Amino acid sequence: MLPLLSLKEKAVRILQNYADDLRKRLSHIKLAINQLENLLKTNHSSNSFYTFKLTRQLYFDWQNWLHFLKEKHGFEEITNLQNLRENMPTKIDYNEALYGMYRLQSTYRLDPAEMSIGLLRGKQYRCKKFGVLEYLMMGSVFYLDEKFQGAERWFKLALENYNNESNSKKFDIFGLSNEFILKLLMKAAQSSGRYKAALEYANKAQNLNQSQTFWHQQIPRLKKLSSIPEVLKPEKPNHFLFKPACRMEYPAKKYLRCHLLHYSPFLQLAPIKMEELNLDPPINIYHNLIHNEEIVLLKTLSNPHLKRSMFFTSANEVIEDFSNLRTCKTMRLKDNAHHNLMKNLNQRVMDATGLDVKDSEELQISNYGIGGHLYEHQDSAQSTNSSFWKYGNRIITALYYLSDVEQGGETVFPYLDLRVHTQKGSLLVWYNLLLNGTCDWRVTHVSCPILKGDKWIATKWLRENAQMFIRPCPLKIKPPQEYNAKIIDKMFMNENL
Ligand SMILES: O=C(O)CCC(=O)C(=O)O
Ligand SMILES: [Fe+2]
Repeated sequence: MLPLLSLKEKAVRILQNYADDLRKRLSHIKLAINQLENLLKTNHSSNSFYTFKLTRQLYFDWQNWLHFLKEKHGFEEITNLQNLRENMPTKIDYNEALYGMYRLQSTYRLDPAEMSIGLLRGKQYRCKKFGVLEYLMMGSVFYLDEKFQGAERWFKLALENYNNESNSKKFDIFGLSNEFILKLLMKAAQSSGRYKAALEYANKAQNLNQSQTFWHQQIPRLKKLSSIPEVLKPEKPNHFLFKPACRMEYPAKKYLRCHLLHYSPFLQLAPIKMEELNLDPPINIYHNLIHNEEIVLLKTLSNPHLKRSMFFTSANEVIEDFSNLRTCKTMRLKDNAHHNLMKNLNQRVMDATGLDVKDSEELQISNYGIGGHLYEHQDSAQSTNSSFWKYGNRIITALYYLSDVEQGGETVFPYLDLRVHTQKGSLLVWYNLLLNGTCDWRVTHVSCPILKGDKWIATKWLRENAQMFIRPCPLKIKPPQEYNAKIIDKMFMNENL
């Protein structure tokens, strides 16, 4: 955020210089106009002094004026502005931010009018109100995703704001007019089957611009469509589980307890506070397991190396653009990045879980910004034919929360009715595998989109082989209920209708 603000400051300074230059030029030109006008007012064509003066101005001065007008100006400022572009947000940054906003609204079903003034789920935040352009962009994302009623709501706000704008001239540079917004409204209303509303928009536009043949063609067509009984077209269904899962209210769990772990000599001195969150499969949170200084150190070590997380296709090709499935920045910290810190963090994972960190993956640091999320997934791998398997599957995930998040950002296990709020300093641990080593679908989880704040986590995945003699694999286990995608997903998807 800070680099963006300083970029904006620099751009403003350059534009101010440019505007100063233009103002100076304008005052010169006004001077020339005044001189010529004065001369015309005092018309003494018979006076030879006057004739001389006029001739001089129109010959000698005029040449200089032409020269002045042809001069290239603002060249330096334009070059400076172009140079700034290198550090400015890219198309990917912009799309990521825009889709982040879209994700927030559609996940939490925020009211567009409230969202645009920073009122998020009943809490008012200080922010700059959305303007016409933001409303239009939000509407366009809804439109592109075939959510036409949502698009119409945003376009309506855009029109209202455009009409209330005292200086709508400022939109000319973007080719924007109220007629253009009415066209978008008409298209959105028509696409959702609201033909009467579409006709109203078209009528309004025609009143603004009688000469446009476009509207003359639309009106009879829409009149015809709106004469038959209106049936709203159903919205495109949502394919993501995380959206309903993140807005669901989960019932409080019973029969869970807190413990103090003190089974080793060290833990006798400093017992770990453990809170059970789920019994089968086991999910626990261990409190105050990482100190503030360690958190600061982790952020400092990782920050310069964080990269937008990439997604791979099934053919292992990188999807270059930002991903709508995982929007956060990540990096891996090697154990030698800071020997003592890593050793201590590993030791605490071992103390909490009783498992071995031998052959575990390097610590992954992730940072989610506004709208950042991770869609539903399991951490264990289903396939058996990759180098991933050298040390066995990911038996547990141990996740240190390195920040609190004001709103959103919870880790949710939708099939277990479990929402875990980020708690700075705590370690969340869950088993990804059943005792017989097969993946446990019940621990499918999501990281909900961030509404306010930013989320930092450090994740350690422990591997199965190192636990061979610690967590023996019984010959027989009581299998959990079979995964039945149809029943379970319907449970969530229905909520989305
Ligand atoms: O951010 C979270 O809460 C979950 C992260 C996660 O599931 C992962 O990195 O695999
Ligand atoms: Fe995960």
